[in-house]
Amino acid sequence: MTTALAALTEPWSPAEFEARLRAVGQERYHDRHPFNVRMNEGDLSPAEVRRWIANRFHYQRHIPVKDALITAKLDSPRLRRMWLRRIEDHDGRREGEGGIERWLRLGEAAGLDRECLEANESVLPGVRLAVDGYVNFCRLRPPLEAVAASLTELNAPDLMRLRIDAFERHYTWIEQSGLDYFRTRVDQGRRDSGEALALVLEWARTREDQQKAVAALTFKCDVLWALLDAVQQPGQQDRDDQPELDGLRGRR
Ligand SMILES: O=C(O)c1cc(C(=O)O)c2c(n1)C(=O)C(=O)c1cc(C(=O)O)[nH]c1-2
Repeated sequence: MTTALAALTEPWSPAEFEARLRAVGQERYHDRHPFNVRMNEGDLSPAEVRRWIANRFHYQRHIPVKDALITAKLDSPRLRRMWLRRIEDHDGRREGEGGIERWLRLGEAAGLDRECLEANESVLPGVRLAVDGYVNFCRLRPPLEAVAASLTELNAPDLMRLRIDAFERHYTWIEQSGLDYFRTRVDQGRRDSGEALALVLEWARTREDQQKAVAALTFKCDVLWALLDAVQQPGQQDRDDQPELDGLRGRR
């Protein structure tokens, strides 16, 4: 009985904890979502690709906001410097640089107007809720859980490579320079997820904390999944005024 109880409450070894975190990604990451599968198989129409780009922009522009919320919770200069670099990766050090700018260029390469993307008007309700959910999670939860939620990125570099390949082969109507966002993220995602994993393994010393980290990562997988659900099935009204109709620079 004592042994059985201990098996339920003792911390997992670092190796088992890491394996459990990785298993969440393997089972629930959005690379398995039907919309992502169709994207990688070259099956999406131009309108669907544009709808995804426009709605994912809402996620992209909130990443540095959630990273600022996390930075404010970190209690050492070393950790804050580490997290500030993520904000710089997305916002750039000056106008015209950074991941958000690269995403806008991806939109332009796919024929979407920068002003329309920035105006935010065509963001689907489900995407708004999913992104709000992630930002508020990072606002309200302790650093361990907020950092653990970013561990979806353990899976991102592989998906990013598949995506670059799929876009180069199937979506040739998108100007190649637009893919720079994905190319840059392969290395950034690997480095960011490595750092975040080391912190989570160091901070979660009890079984309870380890379980909270696994739950945070599960939640984040659900955020990404819900975002694609919304993009895959926009309401009829949204379907009519999505930016593939509004913000297009003369290309259909
Ligand atoms: O396109 C993708 O599949 C994908 C996934 C993820 C992710 O797994 O959270 C991120 C990104 N892209 C991304 O570009 C990005 O900057 C990013 C930051 C974060 C995060 O949670 O801090 N995830 C992701």
